Amino acid sequence: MSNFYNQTRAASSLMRRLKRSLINPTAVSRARCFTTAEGHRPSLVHKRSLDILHDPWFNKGTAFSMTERDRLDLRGLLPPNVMSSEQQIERFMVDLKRLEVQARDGPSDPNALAKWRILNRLHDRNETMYYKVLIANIEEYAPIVYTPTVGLVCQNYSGLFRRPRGMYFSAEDRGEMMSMVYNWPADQVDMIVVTDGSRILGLGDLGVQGIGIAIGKLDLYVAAAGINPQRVLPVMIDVGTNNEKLLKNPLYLGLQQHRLDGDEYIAVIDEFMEAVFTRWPNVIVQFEDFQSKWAFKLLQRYRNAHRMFNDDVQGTAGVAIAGLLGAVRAQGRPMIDFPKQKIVVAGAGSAGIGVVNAARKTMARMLGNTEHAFDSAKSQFWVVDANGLITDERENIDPDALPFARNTNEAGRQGLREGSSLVEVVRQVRPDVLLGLSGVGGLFSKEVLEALKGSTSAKPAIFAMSNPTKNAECTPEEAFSIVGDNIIFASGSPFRDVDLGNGQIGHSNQGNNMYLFPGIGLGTLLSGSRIISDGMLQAAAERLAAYITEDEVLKGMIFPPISKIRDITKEVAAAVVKEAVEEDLAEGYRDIDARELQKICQNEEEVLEYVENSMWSPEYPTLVYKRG
Ligand SMILES: NC(=O)C1=CN([C@@H]2O[C@H](COP(=O)(O)OP(=O)(O)OC[C@H]3O[C@@H](n4cnc5c(N)ncnc54)[C@H](O)[C@@H]3O)[C@@H](O)[C@H]2O)C=CC1
Ligand SMILES: CC(=O)C(=O)O
Ligand SMILES: [Mg+2]
Repeated sequence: MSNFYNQTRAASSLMRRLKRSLINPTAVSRARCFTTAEGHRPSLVHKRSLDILHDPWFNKGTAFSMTERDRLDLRGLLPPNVMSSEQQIERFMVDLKRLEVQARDGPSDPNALAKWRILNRLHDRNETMYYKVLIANIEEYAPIVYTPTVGLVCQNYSGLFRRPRGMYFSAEDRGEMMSMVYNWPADQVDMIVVTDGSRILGLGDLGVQGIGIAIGKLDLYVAAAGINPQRVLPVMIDVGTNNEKLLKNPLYLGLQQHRLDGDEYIAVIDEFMEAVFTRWPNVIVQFEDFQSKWAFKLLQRYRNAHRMFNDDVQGTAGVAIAGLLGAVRAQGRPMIDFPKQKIVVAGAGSAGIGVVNAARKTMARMLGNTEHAFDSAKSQFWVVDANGLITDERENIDPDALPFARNTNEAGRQGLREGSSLVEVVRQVRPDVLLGLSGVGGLFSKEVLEALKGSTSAKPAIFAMSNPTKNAECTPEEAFSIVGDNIIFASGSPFRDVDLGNGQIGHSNQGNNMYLFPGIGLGTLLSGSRIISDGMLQAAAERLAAYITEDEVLKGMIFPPISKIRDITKEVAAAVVKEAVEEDLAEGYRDIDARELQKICQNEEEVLEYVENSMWSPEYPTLVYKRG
C-alpha cells in the first residue's frame, strides 16, 4: 500500500495542475452505449422521431441540429429555433432560480421539494442536460438530489412517484429474478446501488420508498465519478416493511406485508446477487441503507466473492478516518499522534461500528501493526448506544459491538459503568473527539456540549454525522456557541459556516461518504479488481485525507468543498486503482489489460490521466440512426 505519511500535498496539487490530456484512443471509452468510440464520433441509435424525444438517454430537445432533425425524422416536431446547450440550460434555470432560496439547509428550505421536482422532470426527459446542470452546480443541487432533500423525497415517494427509474425486485419475484434482469434495457451496467429500504438515512424503515436513496447515490456516481448514466442501475429489493404507518396506507407502493427475515430474507438477496452478476458479471454492487442487523452479515457473505461493498459500513468509515486524521492535524499535531486520540462514539449501528473498526485498524497500523497494537488500540474508544455506554456487562451484546465493550472494572475506575449516559461518558473521558452516528437529532445537547468543554484536547472535534439535517446530533451554531470557537465541526448533511464575529468563520465541514463511494466504485471499475479489499478502501481514505492542505486544515477545514467532488473522486479512484494493482487484484478494464494497467500505475500522472479520460462528461453526441 502507498505510504500515506510520505505523500505530500505538493505532489497532489501538481497532479491537479496537469493539463487535461487529449482523449487517449486506447483508453476506456467514456462514450455512451452504442457509441462507436470517444468524444466526437457519432452514437448509433435504433429509434427515430418521437421515440427519440421520449428517450432521456438520447433526447436533446431544442438542441437537435437541423441536419439531425432531418436524419432522425424530427423536423416539425420541435420549435424551429435550434438552441445551444448553454441556451437550453439558461432557459431551464429561469424556472429553477425562481425558487431561489438558499438550499443548503435542506428541509428548512421551503422550496427544496419543488426544486427536486423540477430537476427530476429534467432527469426524466434529458439526462445529458440534467447532469450538465448538476455537475456545474453541484454545491447547490447536491442537497436537493442527495441529503437532506432525498430523505424528504423517500418519505413522500409513494405520492411523488411518476415515472419509474431503476428496478424493483420483490419477495413476490422469487424464482423470477434471473429472467427479470433482462427486462433492463442496458446490456452494460457498471454500478448498481441497492437498498432494501430498511434504514433510510436516519429516517428508519421506509420500505419501497427507499429507492430514492439509490437514485440519489447514483446521481453522484454520474456527477462525481463520471459513470455513464446509461450504465447505472438503482435497485430496490422489497421484502416488505415493518413501518406500520406505511402498511396502513392504501396508497403505499410497496408490498403490504411485514419484512421477510432469516433464511427467507437471505434467499431473496442471494437470488438478486446471482441474477445481476449473471447478466452483468463486471458490475459493482453498492449496498446502501440496510439495517445494521443485515448490513454486516451481507457484507461478510458477499465481499470475498463479488465486486461489492457496503457504503454505510465501509464508505462512512473511510470518510470518518480522513476527517479524524484531519482533526489531529488541525490540533497542530502530527498525524502519527492519532492513536492517542480519545474518541467517544454515539451510535453502534452499521455506521458507528464500521467507523470504530476502521479507526482501530488505522491506529494499530500506525503503532506497528502488531497484535498488541491492535489489541491496545481498542481502548481509545468509548461506544454509547441507545442503552448507554457499552461494557462487557451488556446483556445480549451485538457481536459486532463486542470488541469495543469497555471492561467494567476499568470503566469503574473512570467513574463509569454499564449504561452510563452520553453526558457522563463525555464528562469522565474528556475526549478529543465526539462522533455521532446515532440517527438522533439533537443528541449532542447543551449538557453534552458543555461537558465537552472539559476535553483534554486543545481543539476538540465534533462530528454530528447523522442524516438528514434534522437528525444531526447538533448544529454548528450549537457546537461553536457552546463549546467555543476552537473546535472542529463536521456534519453528515450540509450546514452553513458560522460567523464567529471579528471576521472569524467557524467552518462547517460536510463529513459524508459522498466523498468516497464514487471514487471507490470508479477505481474498482477501472482496475477490474474482482473484489474490494480493505487495502483499496484504506487507500481511498488516505487519498481523501491528503487532499486537504496544511493551511486549510489549520483553518478548520477537514473536508474539501463539494464543488471539488469530481476532482477528489478522480484522485480517490486513482488511489484505488493503484492499490488494486499493488495487491495483484487488478484484471484490467476493457482494452486495458492487467499488464498495461501495471505500467500505467508506475506513474502517478498516468493513473490520474487514465481515470480522467475514462470519466463520462455530459456532452451531446451526434446521433445517427441505425436499424436495430
Ligand atoms: N455522514 C455519513 O456519511 C453517514 C451517516 N450515516 C448516518 O448514521 C446514522 C446511523 O446509521 P446506522 O448506524 O446505519 O443506523 P442504526 O440504526 O443501525 O444505528 C443507530 C445506532 O444509534 C444508537 N442510538 C439510538 N439512540 C441513541 C441515543 N439516544 N444515544 C446513543 N446512541 C443511540 C442505536 O442504539 C444504534 O446503535 C443515520 O442517521 C445515518 O444517516 C450513516 C452512514 C453515513
Ligand atoms: C450518507 C449515508 O449513506 C447515510 O446517511 O446513510
Ligand atoms: Mg447510507
